Amino acid sequence: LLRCVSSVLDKIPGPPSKSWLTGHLTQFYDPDGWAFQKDLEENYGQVVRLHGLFGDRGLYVFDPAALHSILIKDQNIYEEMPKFQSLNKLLFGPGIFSSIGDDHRKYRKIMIPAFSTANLRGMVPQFYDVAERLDLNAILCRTSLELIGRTGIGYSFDSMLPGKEQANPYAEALRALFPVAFKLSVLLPLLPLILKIPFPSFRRFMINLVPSPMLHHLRDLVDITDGIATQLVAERKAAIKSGVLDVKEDAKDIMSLMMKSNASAEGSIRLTDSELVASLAMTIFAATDTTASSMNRMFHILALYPEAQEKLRAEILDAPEHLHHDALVALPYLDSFVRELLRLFPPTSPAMYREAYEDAILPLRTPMIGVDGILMNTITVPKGTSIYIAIAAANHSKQIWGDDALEFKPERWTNGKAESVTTKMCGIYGNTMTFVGGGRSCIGFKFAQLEMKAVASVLLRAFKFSTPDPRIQWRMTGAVPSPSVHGQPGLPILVEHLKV
Ligand code: HEM
Repeated sequence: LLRCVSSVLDKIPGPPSKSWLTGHLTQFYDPDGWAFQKDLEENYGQVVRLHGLFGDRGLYVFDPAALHSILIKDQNIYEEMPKFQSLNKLLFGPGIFSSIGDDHRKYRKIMIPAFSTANLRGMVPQFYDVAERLDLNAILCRTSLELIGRTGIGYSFDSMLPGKEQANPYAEALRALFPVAFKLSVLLPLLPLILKIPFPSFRRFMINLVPSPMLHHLRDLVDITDGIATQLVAERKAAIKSGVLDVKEDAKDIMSLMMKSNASAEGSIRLTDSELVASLAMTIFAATDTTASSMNRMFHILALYPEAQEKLRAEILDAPEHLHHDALVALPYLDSFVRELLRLFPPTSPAMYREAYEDAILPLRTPMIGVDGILMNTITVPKGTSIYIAIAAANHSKQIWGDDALEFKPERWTNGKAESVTTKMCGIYGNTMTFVGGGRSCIGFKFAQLEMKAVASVLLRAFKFSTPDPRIQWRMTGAVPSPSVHGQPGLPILVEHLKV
């Protein structure tokens, strides 16, 4: 209780809190809260004090040394927040999003081999096939879904076929999970307790008794996603058992590849069926909206920067059609373009969350003056402090990227390195924090780039993109930014067929 009244973190500069009850959360999660994000990026130090529920203090961090400590050096201290672990466990089951420590490492060990370069090579033809069936008037989100459906679980959502434009129930339910769960966010702090109820059937009984239509809606969504994922895993297992699928020879999609690495894992780390189901749902969830957002952004930026578009098209037309994996990823301007896009417009929520599980000392690369006027070289972080890993703020920092940090300049990249960079960051991708770094970094980051590059290489050959509707607004309506016009999802740009 005392922490809600005063805290050692009060000496860290940050914006004044407007409400003791909700702190900065309403501004932080405002779908149009870009001005607030900009204020955090530009007007305080590289660590900013924020207020959460009931006066709780948290730290919004983009100082390079502090990020290195949180994500790499002391990653065992800064783990996923217990309330999000519980939420993810209730929504998906036991898996990579709902575990920490050794359990979490176990899931990564089974999942990571599926994303090796050798396996990605085999997925490229599927990427081209889907991109070629793309109806340009349709929303690019469906492309992402179909790509992860085919290469992720060997399943076609058929979202590209004429007459199948209506949403797939699995995909729709997955997409609705978090927006609905966040409407119940007052319950979040109670989730670790709810999970302690030992019998799932008793938990279900209790949930049925609560007179909340929103909670019941969430229960039904979880039933849909869990039911379909369970069925997919069961079918795949049956195919392997009956010999229809030889997982050693034929495994090409991520689900089969995960089953393959699971089959050869030692007993203690082998995943159970419910863990496989959860891993599958979590992978699809992690892969769909993020890449849909980045591809929408890609076409918006192509339309806004005609010179970059021409340069990219020239490079693509110069190369043979349907490049194999290694040649596609090596196209230099396409690589620079994708890097710059993912740097300046990270398709993620404004921050990734951690909590300090012990008292800790956070080092600072740039010392800060506290509100008491005293210079700080380090920050004392009490156990229980919420940490916001400020991805976009790190990617936009002039101290890290130079004075032109806020400009879209693919030319700043050569051979995967940005010339203007003055500070080495701990992110796994080209000095950006887009996929974070350390033991919880994105395992699909190469898959995501490959998807963007394959789609760009197919579409830029055939079409010209221009005249973006000036009313297009990027909003944080879900977990990631997405384009809309007057509140309706959409990316109206002019698409012309090229006669090549
Ligand atoms: C541009 C697209 C993407 C972006 C920006 C992105 C970003 C991220 C970030 C920031 C995290 C770290 C979460 C945290 O620290 O709490 C993460 C984790 C993860 N991502 Fe991605 N991601 C993308 C695409 C994908 C794809 C395509 C897949 C799979 C096919 C994927 C699978 C995962 C998984 C499984 C994790 C959890 C890793 C762990 O907890 O150890 N992501 N992603």
